Amino acid sequence: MHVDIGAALGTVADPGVDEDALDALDERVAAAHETIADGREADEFGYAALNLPDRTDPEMIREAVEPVADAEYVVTVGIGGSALGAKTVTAALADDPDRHVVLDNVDPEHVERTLAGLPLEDTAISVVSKSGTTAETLANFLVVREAYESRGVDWTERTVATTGESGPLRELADEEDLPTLPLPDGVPGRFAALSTVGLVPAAIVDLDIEGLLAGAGDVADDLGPSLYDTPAYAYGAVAYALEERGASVNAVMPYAERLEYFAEWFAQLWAESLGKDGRGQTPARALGATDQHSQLQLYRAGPRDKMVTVVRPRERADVPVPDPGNESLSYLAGADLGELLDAEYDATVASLSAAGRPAVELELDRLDARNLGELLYAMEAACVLVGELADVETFTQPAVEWGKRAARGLLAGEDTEETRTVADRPSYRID
Ligand SMILES: O=P(O)(O)OC[C@H]1O[C@](O)(CO)[C@@H](O)[C@@H]1O
Repeated sequence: MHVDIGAALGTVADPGVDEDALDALDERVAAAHETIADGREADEFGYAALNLPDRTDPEMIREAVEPVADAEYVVTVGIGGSALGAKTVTAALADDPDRHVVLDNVDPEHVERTLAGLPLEDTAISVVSKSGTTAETLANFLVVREAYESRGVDWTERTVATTGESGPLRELADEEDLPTLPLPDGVPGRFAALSTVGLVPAAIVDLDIEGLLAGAGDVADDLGPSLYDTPAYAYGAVAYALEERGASVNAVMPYAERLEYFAEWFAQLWAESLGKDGRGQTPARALGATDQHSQLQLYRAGPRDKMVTVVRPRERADVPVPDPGNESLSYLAGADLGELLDAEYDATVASLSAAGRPAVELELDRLDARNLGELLYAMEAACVLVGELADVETFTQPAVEWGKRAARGLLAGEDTEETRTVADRPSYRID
């Protein structure tokens, strides 16, 4: 993975980072890297995520999914870190990304329609929950099981569970003696894509999970004390410095449909890790070139509160544009869609610079398992670095618990501080 910070420098962007400031920041990067390296060495909670390329055993995952490896489809029942990493990998790498369906919400109509559209006898179930207690995941799993039963399909033979040593999901898995994969120790869900949590569907549809881990391992081996030699840290340090200078929004804009889920995955990683103590960039998902025609006006001419992270694979499929046979379209003659998309990418970065808006470029040689592994790992390392520089608790997410307690309390009809607050919440209806 290559990082280009040229369009974020203070000489061309506002907010921007001057090279003097980068030099000064590099000293703090060295100190942060030491903390990160020590945390990895000790396999400390959170930092352990950066050891996954060495820790994750692809053979163990392949053995566990062997009973369902002939499935045409796989449905992941999980949410947040227990779904986004898995979907990012299959969306980026699978010949047919639609073979992997994710139920990561409890919208009844959507769940019903999704299950109705699947040949369940030919669909494996990957149910994933780190806590084993997440209401949406457990409710969906109960609904999915019933859908299989009502169609006379044995779900126990088609299910692989990934969860902890205790909790309702573990109990359900043990009751039915389901093949159950362990969680990596000390790894928060959003940092677990390169583990059992993210790789079961990829193994079921037979993707190169070994290559993915190898690519991530290369980046892990190259983490060093300077942003000038470590692309992952260069990205993190510049994002941090831009946030310090007012870029409170980070618009992530991959120029590849196959990376659309990457932007979703990044959004959880960045928001849930760094949104603390009144700070943290708001990740905005965008897609290139599509959102040039919806969001770019704002990115170029709206408030100077954003940075744009553009991502592209250098190699693309070859789809020639037929001869337009029309003078006004002569610029398309001999072009192919990949060239047009790359021209759009280059033009967008230049247009942001021309308007003095900061952008950082992430480039992959091509979109294959190794390069995707590099990208995912680099973003995780960048996130951990920002957490160190911003001095926030990167690996926890305490603010999400209140809502969970409230929702459970409402369903259980409990009278708690949360359910009372829900009942008394402000309302000013305009009908
Ligand atoms: O894997 P679990 O425990 O079901 O949690 C799912 C997701 O929910 C969260 O806990 C947030 O509510 C995320 O951190 C996590 O990735």
